[in-house]
This record gives sequence, C-alpha cells and structure tokens, in this order.
Amino acid sequence: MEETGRERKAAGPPPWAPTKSTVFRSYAAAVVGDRAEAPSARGNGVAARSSNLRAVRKRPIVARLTRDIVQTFEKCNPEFNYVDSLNPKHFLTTPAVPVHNDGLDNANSDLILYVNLELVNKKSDRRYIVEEMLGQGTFGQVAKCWDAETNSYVAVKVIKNQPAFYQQAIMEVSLLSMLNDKFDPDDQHHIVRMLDFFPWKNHLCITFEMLGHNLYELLKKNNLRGLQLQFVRTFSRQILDALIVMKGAGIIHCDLKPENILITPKVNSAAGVKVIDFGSACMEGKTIYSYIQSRYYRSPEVLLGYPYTTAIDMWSFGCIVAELYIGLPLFPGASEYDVLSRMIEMVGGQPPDDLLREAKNTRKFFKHAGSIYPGNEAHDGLRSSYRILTEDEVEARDSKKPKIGKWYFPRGRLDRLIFSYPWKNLNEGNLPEAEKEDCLALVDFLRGLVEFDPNKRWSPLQASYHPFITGEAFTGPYEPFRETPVIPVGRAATVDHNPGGGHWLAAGLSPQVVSMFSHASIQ
Ligand SMILES: Nc1ncnc2c1ncn2[C@@H]1O[C@H](COP(=O)(O)OP(=O)(O)OP(=O)(O)O)[C@@H](O)[C@H]1O
Repeated sequence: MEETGRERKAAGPPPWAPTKSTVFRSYAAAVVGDRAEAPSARGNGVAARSSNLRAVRKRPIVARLTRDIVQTFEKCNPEFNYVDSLNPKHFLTTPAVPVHNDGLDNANSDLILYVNLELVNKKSDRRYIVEEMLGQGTFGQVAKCWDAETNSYVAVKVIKNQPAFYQQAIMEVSLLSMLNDKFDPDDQHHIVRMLDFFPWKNHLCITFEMLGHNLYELLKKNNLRGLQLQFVRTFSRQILDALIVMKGAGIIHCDLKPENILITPKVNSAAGVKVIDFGSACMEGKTIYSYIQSRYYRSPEVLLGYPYTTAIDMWSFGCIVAELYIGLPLFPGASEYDVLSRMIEMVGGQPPDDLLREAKNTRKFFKHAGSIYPGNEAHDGLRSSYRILTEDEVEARDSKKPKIGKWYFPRGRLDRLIFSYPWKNLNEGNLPEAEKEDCLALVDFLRGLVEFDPNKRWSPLQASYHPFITGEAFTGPYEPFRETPVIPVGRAATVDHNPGGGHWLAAGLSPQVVSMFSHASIQ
C-alpha cells in the first residue's frame, strides 16, 4: 500500500538494518550453534541478539580468537601494521562532517556518533558503548548502546548541543524522574524507565530501558492494514493506564503519536507497550508553547490557539486508537486547515462557540456570521454563529490555495468508516454479530475521545471504564461517571492520585535535577 504522505523527520537507518557488529553476531551465533536465537533479517530481535552477544562473550574460544586478533594477524604476516587511529569509523550520524564543538558535532549540533564510541557518565564511571542508531529526531539522536556495567542494551538519547534543546531535555529528565519515582515506582503503568542521565562533551545524554519497535513501524509491517481488535484493545488499555498516571501527576505529554509508543519485550508472551518521549511534555497550568503536538494528532484547541490541558493528550489518543484499527492516520491533513476540515467532516459538529469566541486563531479557520449561521443549523443539530471557511475563502484571503492532502479511505463519518472497514462493502449489516458489537463499542469509545469540547472529552480514568476497554458487553452509549472526587474501587490501589502531585513541580524543575545540573560542569 502507498505511504500516507505523513511528514516524518529523517529517521536514520531502520533498527533492523544490520550493522557490522550485528552481522558478526549473527555469524557468531551460527558458529556457536545459537541458530535458533539469531535475529531475523527484518525483526528487531533485541532479546535474541543480546543473548547471542552474551553467549559469544562467555564462550572462551570466541573470546580468545577476537581478543588477540591484531597479534594473530601480526604473527601470520610480519608486514601487517595495525594503527588504531587509522581504523575506519562506522559513522551513524548523518551528516558526519565535523563542524562545531572542536570537531565533535556536525552542522546540526548533533554529536557525531560512530560504532564503539563510548559515552561516559563521569560521576559514576558508567560507560555506554554505541552500537547502532535507533532514531534521529528533533531533540537529538537515540542510539542503541551496550551498558558495560549491567551487560545489557539501553537506548541513549544524545541531545543536540544547543541551549534550547538542553533546557527542554532537562525538563524531560525532571518530569520523567517524577513519573518513574513518585507515580510509578514499580514500573506498572506503561511509561518508559529512565535509567541514567549525564553530560558528555557538551551534550546531555539520557539513558532509557531498551524497548522495541514503535507502533507506526508495527502498522507498516502489517502493510498499514490495521491491527486485530484484541491488540487495539490491549494497547489502548495500557496507553490509558499511562495517561491516568500522567494526568494524576499533572503532566501533559504534548506529542502522543504512534511513533512515541513502543512495544515492550514480551513478558510471558503478552504484548505490551510503553509511552516514550517526554521531550515536549509540560505541567498543566504551566503551558508555555502554543505550537505543539504532531499535526495529525493535534487537538482542536491547540489548532485554534485556546488554553490547553491534559485533554489534548486524550484527543491524540483517540486518533491513535482509530489508526491502530484502520491502519491509517485518521486526520492526515496536509495543513492545519485540512486537519480541521477533516475533523469536522468525519466527527460531525465543530468546536463550541464559547471556545471559538476566545481562541486566538479562530479567524484563521472560521467565519463569524454574526448570528446563528443558517447553514449550520442542520449541523448535527448544532447551532453556531461560526462556520469553517471554504477552500476558496482561504485562498482569497491568503492568495494561495490551502494545502489539502489525499483521502486514503472512503470519505464520510467516522462511525461508517469503522463499520465498513476494510471498506470492501460499506454495509454494516453484513458484519457478524460479535464483530458488530465490537465495532459499536469502538465507535462509542472514539466518540468520547475525539470530542471537540475539551470539557466534555473523557478523562483517561473515565475512558478506562468504557466497555471497549473493560471487555464487558456493550449495551448502549457509555455515560462516564463524574470523575471528581470519586475514584472507583479497584482502581484506587493501582492509580496513584496524589492530589498534590500536579503541583510538585509548579515552580519549575525538580530540586533533584536542578541541583544535579547547577553544579555539573559540562565537559
Ligand atoms: N527506549 C527506547 N528503546 C528503543 N527505541 C527508542 C527508545 N527511545 C526512543 N527510541 C527510538 O528513537 C526514536 C526517537 O525517540 P524520541 O521520540 O524520544 O526522540 P525525539 O528526538 O524526541 O524524536 P521526535 O523529534 O521524532 O519526537 C523513537 O521513535 C524510537 O524509534
């Protein structure tokens, strides 16, 4: 299937691309009889590969052969002259041309990473040996590294050497350490674990537990055909669990999307996911930026420039749930105008008038008709004095056509889209009874998430009791309980609703992190 035209940042080599060392390990695994554990050509094979490496390291014959390899070559050929500095480096960063920071950084202020480069936490002398690139993003690079202390793989995010990225990364460290230590000390709520952080050559490095593919990669592997409903449910339940904890902590993720949800190594063959990338996150009530969230997952209030809360993550979550089921982004707009038009067409309705009245960007997208706009009276029974501009009106105002993307599925309402998936026949009556009930539950679930009014949109805790998530029979439209102050029995034990938690960082960064960095001399 054709790609969706999703604008993505330079991704670097895919995680399954073999590096010299993985080739060596596959070969070594075959030599030592570990064929069953060797990674497949396309699969991540993280667990298999790490166990192969351990196996290779433990086996004396393999260790001896490689340890004295230079001496062995010298014995075989007296002319052989090995000079370490001439050893060609296998660069992972692109571009790898030295420009800044005494030749250590490229033109984009990224540390030039290469295989076997050591990143060292000087305080603890903990060393991380770079092995392959996992992703290159806005804030820097994420490399798969070997942690020599624990003999395991970790993912190290090496932040760009620029003050703005550095400051934001300190915020990521601060928020994530609070989430990990205070709100999820037992690692039960599907939030990535931060293991270490340290300055290295003017770059802040953050070490995370090593996870697997992200959900977008998973969908691509499945030819963008969507996942079975049982996986959509399992993943949704786990993401919601993370969102409940984040809301309890007063943290807005601000960049929830399939790329930021990673598959965890299987425990007892159960599929699992974790939320990563708190690099854009902020505290509720302390929102600074207005240009946040990735466009396809951007909430109406952010598009419109209205004050935002944790409810924006629930909008993104709704987009993700639908995408997991249909395999394609729900609102793949080529511009903000396109995204908003698709929302209005697919969800039905539009943001409430009081939001439109107060939002900063309303005039970019809407026309105020003075009184109730007659054409809007039939709009799902909604009466509004605003209507979205037509493409011609936008063109007349901006002197250029708004960018409009392709439609990758039949145009129409969300409920019809879900029912008719995979769009072979558009008749919901053909669905088997059990599937029809699942689809009804999914449509009802999405209704509460892609809700234009942030005050009516369900909170993560409310959504977690929907029959689509609990697996109970769906008997009709779900009415969420009033959230405050009641926490339903049974959840109270697992959800840490520390009412003061949201304000713990109200003054900015956590004291722990502030003290780490105010004394740290960046080397
Ligand atoms: N713990 C991890 N385990 C495995 N891979 C990871 C891990 N953390 C990040 N990655 C990979 O690196 C990519 C980029 O990570 P991350 O989103 O944290 O960086 P970023 O610079 O904020 O990227 P972006 O600009 O795309 O948001 C992820 O999509 C994922 O593929």
